[in-house]
Amino acid sequence: MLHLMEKLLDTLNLEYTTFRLYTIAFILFLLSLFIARATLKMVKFFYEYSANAQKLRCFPEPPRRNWFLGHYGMIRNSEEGLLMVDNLVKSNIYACSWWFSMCYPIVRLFHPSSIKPVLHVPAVIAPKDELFYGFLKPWLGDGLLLSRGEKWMKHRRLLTPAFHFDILKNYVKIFNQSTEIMHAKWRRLAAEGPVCLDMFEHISLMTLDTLLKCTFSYDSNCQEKPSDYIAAIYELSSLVVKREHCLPHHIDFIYHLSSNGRRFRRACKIVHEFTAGVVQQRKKALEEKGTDDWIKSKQGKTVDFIDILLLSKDEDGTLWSDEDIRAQADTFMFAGHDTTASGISWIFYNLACHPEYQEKCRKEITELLEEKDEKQLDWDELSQLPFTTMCIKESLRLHPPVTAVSRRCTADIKLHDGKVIPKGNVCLLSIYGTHHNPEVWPNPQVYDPYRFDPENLQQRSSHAYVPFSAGPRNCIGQNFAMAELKIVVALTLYHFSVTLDPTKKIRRLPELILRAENGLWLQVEELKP
Ligand code: HEM
Repeated sequence: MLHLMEKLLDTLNLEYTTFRLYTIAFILFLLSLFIARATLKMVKFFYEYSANAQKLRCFPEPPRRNWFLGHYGMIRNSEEGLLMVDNLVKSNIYACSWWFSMCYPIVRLFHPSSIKPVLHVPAVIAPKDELFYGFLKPWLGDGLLLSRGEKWMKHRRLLTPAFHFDILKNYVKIFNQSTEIMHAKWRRLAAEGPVCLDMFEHISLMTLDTLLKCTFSYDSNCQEKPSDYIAAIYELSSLVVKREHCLPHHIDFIYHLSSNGRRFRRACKIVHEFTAGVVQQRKKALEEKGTDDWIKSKQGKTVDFIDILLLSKDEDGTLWSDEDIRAQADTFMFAGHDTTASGISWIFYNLACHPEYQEKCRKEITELLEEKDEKQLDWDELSQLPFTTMCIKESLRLHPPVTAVSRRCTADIKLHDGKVIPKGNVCLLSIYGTHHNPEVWPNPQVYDPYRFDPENLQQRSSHAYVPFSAGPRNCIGQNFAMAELKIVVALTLYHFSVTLDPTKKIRRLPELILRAENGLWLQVEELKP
């Protein structure tokens, strides 16, 4: 080799150092060409997406299998990301997959024709995107949110009765109680006058308290004192988001070796041991008493989700395995606490921005509660709050707690304009984008509860408003959530007023659910009778 190089240098009549200089210059030249090409591609990409998004609709071919359909993922998790979605929606582009979108500029360098945006992707019955949902798997196992196929179908069928109105009615007392505990805390904090509170902090503790009671009949007193279980749930939620943002951690092997991976495993262990413990105790009691006596012993008490799962059987008489019950209970805790907390927090924010609507809700609630000795709401009264319900629905439109869901298409999906999303593609369906489509929602950024006036409902497609997703894989807990939202909002507005704190700027933060950067701070003041 050395001999060959000497020969070459002789032929070219070059010194060894000069040759090295030439080589370095040549490599630098190649590198600068590569960087120039990359920069041009990046500039083109941003140009297309900001100024020229309209043109993107004209790409003729469908995307290749497993490539993504849009690419706002890079900055999706920020206020700017949401503003960009607004722009995409104006151009009728509101579907994309998320994971590859993070490395979009790099991929596009090598596969310039592989990525195409697609319009109006319909929701499909399909397994969910394995990548992101996979991060939740070690925590939630094969619970309803993550299971698929036959198993999902069977479990959904078995679980549907657990969310029937007759069962949900029993939880109304718990919703009232948990809200009162939060109010007692607020009263202490606001004893000296209006106080600024982070809504997410207080309300998510309250929704966790409620869910622990409805799922396990467990009174953790977590609104008043710290709990290991609650701390573990918080830690798991935040670690899943951190993992999504750190590409190397998408690889299981690397993640397991990292300190966050170890923290995730530790928190999972705490949560799983808690749930497994409750399931074991309950099963033992059921075996000892026998089913009939067990049901009798429950009379007068609230039947919780664990009871319902233990008592339910499939047509073939099979019972749930311990592992399945654990997975479902953990799934309810995950799917039901942050979502509801986000929904309630943003409702208070919107009502703080619009004191006139807040006052109108308060009037409606006061008329309902005035006559009652116990200032609590019953199930039947929830339908007697039409204006408050309109305000809640409008807030779920403007600030949907779940901003997007993703699906892997199990069949080719033909779009209305003839384009086809091939089977196998992962689509990210932007609920936020759908709720901000100006063709359906004029002035989409404006909070206007009258959009949900029954008179205006007929004009819209049923899929224009999907805070709980749509189709067979929609939210099984939506009636539970709506009842909780109404009770917490009604009781809070009856006892307190909420106003904006001019010193705190609110910026939206779409993570697993729609949060606010640095918290959602509002001034709370007790209303004296
Ligand atoms: C305001 C509150 C809530 C909102 C906005 C909400 C929204 C959603 C959405 C958008 C989905 C679809 C997720 C996906 O496909 O990736 C979903 C699924 C689900 N939700 Fe909710 N949810 C709320 C409250 C609840 C509550 C309180 C529970 C349980 C107590 C619950 C349990 C579930 C479950 C188990 C699924 C999975 C259903 C399936 O795949 O069959 N949710 N929710």
